[in-house]
Amino acid sequence: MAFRSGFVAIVGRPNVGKSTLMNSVVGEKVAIMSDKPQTTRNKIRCIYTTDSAQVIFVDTPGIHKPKHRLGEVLNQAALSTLKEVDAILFVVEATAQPGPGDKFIIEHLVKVNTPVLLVVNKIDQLPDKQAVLPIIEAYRDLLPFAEIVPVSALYRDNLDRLVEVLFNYLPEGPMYYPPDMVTDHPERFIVAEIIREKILHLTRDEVPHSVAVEVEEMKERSSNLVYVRANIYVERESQKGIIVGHQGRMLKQVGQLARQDLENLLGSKLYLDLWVKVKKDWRNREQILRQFGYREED
Ligand SMILES: Nc1nc2c(ncn2[C@@H]2O[C@H](COP(=O)(O)OP(=O)(O)OP(=O)(O)O)[C@@H](O)[C@H]2O)c(=O)[nH]1
Repeated sequence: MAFRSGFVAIVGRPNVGKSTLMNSVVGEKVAIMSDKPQTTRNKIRCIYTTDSAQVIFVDTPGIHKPKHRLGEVLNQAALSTLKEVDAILFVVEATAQPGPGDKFIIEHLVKVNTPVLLVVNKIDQLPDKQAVLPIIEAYRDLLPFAEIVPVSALYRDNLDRLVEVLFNYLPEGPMYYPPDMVTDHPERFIVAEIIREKILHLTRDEVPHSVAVEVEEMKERSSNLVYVRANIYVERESQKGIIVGHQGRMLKQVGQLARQDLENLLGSKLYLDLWVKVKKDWRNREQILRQFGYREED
C-alpha cells in the first residue's frame, strides 16, 4: 500500500482534551511550549509517523470569539488553515450537549470543505456507552461529519480506531519529516542559538563563526524535566579540541551557561546532552544547511 501523509488541524473549545489527545496519540509528552502566543499560522504541533502514514498536526490559532480586531484577524488565519489541511479533528466532550463554545467553532467549520471528524472525548466519564448517543445526535444536527469517533484520550480508549479512520483521509504522499521527529517547534532553533552564543562567547576568537548547533532531540521526560540532545558542529579537529577543552571543561561550562538561560526560557529543569562533531566544509553543503534550519525563505 502506498504511503500516506497529510496535515490535520485539531480544534475544540478549551479543556475538551485536545492536548491530551495529541499526547496520547503520539505516545509521549510533546506539549512543550505549545501554549506560546498565537503568532504563526500553520504552526506544527506534533508529528505522528507509522510504517504506512505520517500525520502532521497543526495548531489552529485564534479559534475563539473575537473580542477585538486582532482576534478577527486571527480568526481569518484560522479559517485559512482549516481550508488548507487534509482533515480536521473537532474535539468535543461526551458529557455535555453542544454549548456556545462548540457552536462558535461549528460556525467556522461549515465554511470549509475539509472533512471534519467529530471526536467525542471523555467517554470514560459516562455512566454507560449508550449515553453518548444523544450527544452525537445533537452534534449531527449541526454539521454533517465525515466520521464520528467516541474516545477517551486520557485512558487511550478507541484511539487506534481514530487513527485508522483518520489515515483514510490523508492523500498519498511522502514522509515530510524524519520518523523519529515528534515536534518541529521553532523552540529547537532558539535552543540551538543559545548554545551557539555561549560557545562563541566563551571561546572568543579561538573558534571562528564556523560553528553550528543542531538540536537533535527535545523531549519532556517528566512534568518538570526537558531532555535536550544537541550536536555542535565544527570544521576541524583542532576546533573540536578547543570546544571540548582540557578534560572537557570548556564543554561543561558551555552546558552550564546554556542550561541556566534555557531553564528560564522553558520554565522547567533541563538535562542538556552536548556532543561535538567535525563536519568538514559544512558551510558549503546545502543539505546540511537546511538541516540546521537555514532556509532560503527565512
Ligand atoms: N476523564 C477524562 N478527562 C480527560 C480526557 N481527556 C482530557 N481530559 C482532562 O481534561 C482536562 C483538559 O485537557 P487538555 O488536554 O488540557 O484540554 P485542551 O483541549 O488541550 O485544553 P486547552 O489547552 O485549554 O484548549 C485535563 O484535566 C485532562 O486530564 C478523557 O478522555 N477523560
